Amino acid sequence: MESVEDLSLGPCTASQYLRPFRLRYRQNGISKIWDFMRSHDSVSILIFNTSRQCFVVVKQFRPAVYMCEMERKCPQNFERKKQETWNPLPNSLPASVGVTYELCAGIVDKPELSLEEIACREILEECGYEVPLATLKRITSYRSGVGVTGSKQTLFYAEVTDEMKASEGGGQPEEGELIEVVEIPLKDSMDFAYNESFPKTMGVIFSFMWFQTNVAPNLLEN
Ligand SMILES: Nc1nc(=O)c2ncn([C@@H]3O[C@H](COP(=O)(O)OP(=O)(O)O[C@H]4O[C@H](CO)[C@@H](O)[C@H](O)[C@H]4O)[C@@H](O)[C@H]3O)c2[nH]1
Ligand SMILES: [Mg+2]
Repeated sequence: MESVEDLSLGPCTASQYLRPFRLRYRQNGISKIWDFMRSHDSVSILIFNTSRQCFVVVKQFRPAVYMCEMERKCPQNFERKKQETWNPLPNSLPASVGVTYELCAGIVDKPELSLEEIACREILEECGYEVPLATLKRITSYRSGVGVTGSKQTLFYAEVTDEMKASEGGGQPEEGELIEVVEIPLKDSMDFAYNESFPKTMGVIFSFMWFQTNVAPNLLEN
């Protein structure tokens, strides 16, 4: 999983996933401009396996995270004069600097499906569990990337057991997804959440804390 080669950087003015725009407006009499991107809304799911008392999260290579590290270590690769065409990049950083721990998640790109249906499909595709639609619990929704995309992410909670495991998960290879399923034992989860040596999304940290307040007290009573 963690081998990334033949990197090259090219321009992207718009794509199926990102459309950049500039908005001109007047706020309280002051003229302003703001650059932003339109992208898909998304769902993410906190998965807790009650048989194993662990959270089920995913780990994957994120080009955007990798390229943040690339710019920090080798800023010359982002020089503007080179941006008009494809430019080879040195293999100077290990792929591991772009790998993050995340909740199982997916973009909302099928208008005919409900958020819950999309969430259940993502759980099966990425983590291999067959979760009944009605057992999914909506936690809340929030805006991610308010400066750049402002897209809405809706967070769900799913309890699973080993019996619900239907496949290995790992994402859809035909879409280029390469996902590692990782189990975080409940007892280690708060240390994991705050350990900065495991790069992760805010969704992981927030949802683990939500679990401590809303689910863990009920588990202890059993
Ligand atoms: N972004 C992109 N660029 C491409 O060039 C590009 N080329 C192909 N794709 C395809 O888009 C699909 C994206 O996969 P998911 O639907 O599982 O969505 P996630 O990537 O998991 O993203 C979610 O979860 C993240 C973590 O919580 C959040 O940050 C996001 O907001 C949230 O949407 C895959 O089939 C991938 O092959 C691209 N996707
Ligand atoms: Mg995903």
